[in-house]
Amino acid sequence: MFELRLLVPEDSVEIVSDALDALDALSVSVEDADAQTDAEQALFGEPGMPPPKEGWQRSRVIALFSTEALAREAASVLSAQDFFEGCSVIGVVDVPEQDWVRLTQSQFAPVEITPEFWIVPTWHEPPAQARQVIRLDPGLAFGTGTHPTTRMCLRWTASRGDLAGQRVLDYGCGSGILAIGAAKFGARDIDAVDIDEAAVESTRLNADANGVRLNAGLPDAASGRYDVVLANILATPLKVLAPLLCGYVAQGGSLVLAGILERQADELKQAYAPYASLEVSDSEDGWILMTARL
Ligand SMILES: C[S@@+](CC[C@H](N)C(=O)[O-])C[C@H]1O[C@@H](n2cnc3c(N)ncnc32)[C@H](O)[C@@H]1O
Repeated sequence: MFELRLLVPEDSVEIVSDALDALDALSVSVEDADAQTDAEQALFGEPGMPPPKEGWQRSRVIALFSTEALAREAASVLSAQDFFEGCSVIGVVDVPEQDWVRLTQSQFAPVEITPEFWIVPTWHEPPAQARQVIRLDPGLAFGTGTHPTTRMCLRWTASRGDLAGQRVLDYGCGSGILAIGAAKFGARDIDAVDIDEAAVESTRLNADANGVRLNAGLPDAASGRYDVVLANILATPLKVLAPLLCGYVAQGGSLVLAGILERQADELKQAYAPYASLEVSDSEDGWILMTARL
């Protein structure tokens, strides 16, 4: 395989990518040409907020071809086009054959939540000391246990120790990892909801793979009151959702919120003050876990 690498200004990225598709590139990827430099630009915004910018000032566009001749031909065809003005060819690079499946798998090792509670991909054996295990492979939905926000929620569940018979809501379930974690600690009536259909499907599949029974669905599948409500989303939607989430918590039940940065603690406390008294109960890598008893 050979990569054709191009440097492309923001306005030309779409037309150049489309032209590479038409020239039979096997894949086309776009990266920030200024990544890891002072000129790097963040393009993501929190849910409900627009991204600060639609595209990077300069992108590295990388197209994969099966032969060097095809890659070089694509470079010369593109270079002759008017729309290529302002763009440049960085070069054609030989890509060594790799076992991509093995390479990807090697990046996902078992994740320790506590010494006895682990998240383990299916291509690994659980560690000998593991007493509770969630089997989970990386997929389309967020939640493999590698992010501090997920780990803190699972640590909270493990610290509870026994959720026997408790009703639990995982709001913003992603892969379903928190709902499955609750089931492993005894919860029995579990709803897992998300605005993303792919996350709902992923939750169902992961629950089945773990032998866990739960109800996965869109947010209106949540109903009634729960002993525990877990929501790992982000500060902005969590603030908007304050009355809804608190309304789901039974009297004496627990609310567990993640996806919050340390500097956002006060704004979350204020947003939840009419309904619950939030406290910071864990932190990792600049992220905090906020919890309340209602
Ligand atoms: C950070 S992921 C958390 C996934 C998983 N619960 C975990 O802890 O790893 C946040 C999830 O919340 C979902 N989400 C975002 N806004 C939401 C909303 N307003 N209502 C329900 N789900 C939402 C996203 O689709 C995403 O799957």
